[in-house]
Amino acid sequence: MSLRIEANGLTKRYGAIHAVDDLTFTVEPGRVTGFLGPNGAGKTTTMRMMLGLDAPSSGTVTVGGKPFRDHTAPMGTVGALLDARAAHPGRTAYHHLLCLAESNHLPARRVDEVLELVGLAGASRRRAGGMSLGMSQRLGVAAALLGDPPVLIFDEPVNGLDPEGIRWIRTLMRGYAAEGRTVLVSSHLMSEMALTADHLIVIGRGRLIADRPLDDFLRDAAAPGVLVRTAEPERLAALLGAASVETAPDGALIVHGTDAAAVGAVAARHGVALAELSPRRVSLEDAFMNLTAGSLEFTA
Ligand SMILES: Nc1ncnc2c1ncn2[C@@H]1O[C@H](COP(=O)(O)OP(=O)(O)OP(=O)(O)O)[C@@H](O)[C@H]1O
Repeated sequence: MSLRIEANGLTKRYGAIHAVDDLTFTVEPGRVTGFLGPNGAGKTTTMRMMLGLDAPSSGTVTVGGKPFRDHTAPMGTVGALLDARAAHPGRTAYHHLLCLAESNHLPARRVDEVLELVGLAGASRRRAGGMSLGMSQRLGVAAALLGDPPVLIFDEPVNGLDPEGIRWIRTLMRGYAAEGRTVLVSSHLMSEMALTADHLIVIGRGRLIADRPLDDFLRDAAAPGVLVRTAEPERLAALLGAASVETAPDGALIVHGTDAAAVGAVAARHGVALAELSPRRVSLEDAFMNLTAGSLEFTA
């Protein structure tokens, strides 16, 4: 079973604040979709509406063609990790999951299975309140997986995880997507999404900014260009002819529309000594900053 998530004109207002503003997008099965935006962009609010925890002011969001709350087996439909500290602090990991399983008519053996899956089998008697944030995240993931759902929704799951934990959750999400499940994961870090997602939905101030494959972002971010330093910048610029050249504040030349080898060849042919010649890339984080500039809730 594969289910898509569809938002249509989805809007949530809190007084004068448009937390989510007319979002229309589809989250497809079989891939990891990154939900990216700066703090306060509206990611959590959107996810809460997907799960029926908040009601839209207008518009709709459906899972498999109907509102989430109309599904008769919620945990068997969507596995969600919104708040890692959601477990009752006095309950052991095992009992937290057992309560969830029983109230959702899921077999008790699933509890042992998911504890094993998330690497908490040895900590099943630990109380949720005494867990590190990393362990709480794993317990949250275990709860999300209990019903073996075709859709996973994770809000900032790498928060509090150490590098090994981050790699673990990344592998888990990619594995579930490869099985044909729908995986939506939010983050405010482009660098994290670049390692995890196949597709990105980017929002800022509640509005849709971009909805495209990760590869498209990578290609644009790679913005081919060459950085050159020489004692004779004007002469080299003139020799480069048609290629567009800008001068950086520190005097370096940024040459577009060509590559380092071609610039080096021109310089060598005309005896221009180069102090530096390097391909120039815009970091993914810079590309994301450029994309969301103007939509930041807080600017320095
Ligand atoms: N219950 C609420 N009452 C009033 N305003 C709210 C409420 N929930 C969210 N907001 C506002 O809605 C906007 C979006 O918040 P939201 O938490 O969805 O963003 P986010 O992208 O998840 O950000 P973060 O990464 O910081 O969690 C923010 O301006 C926030 O202050």
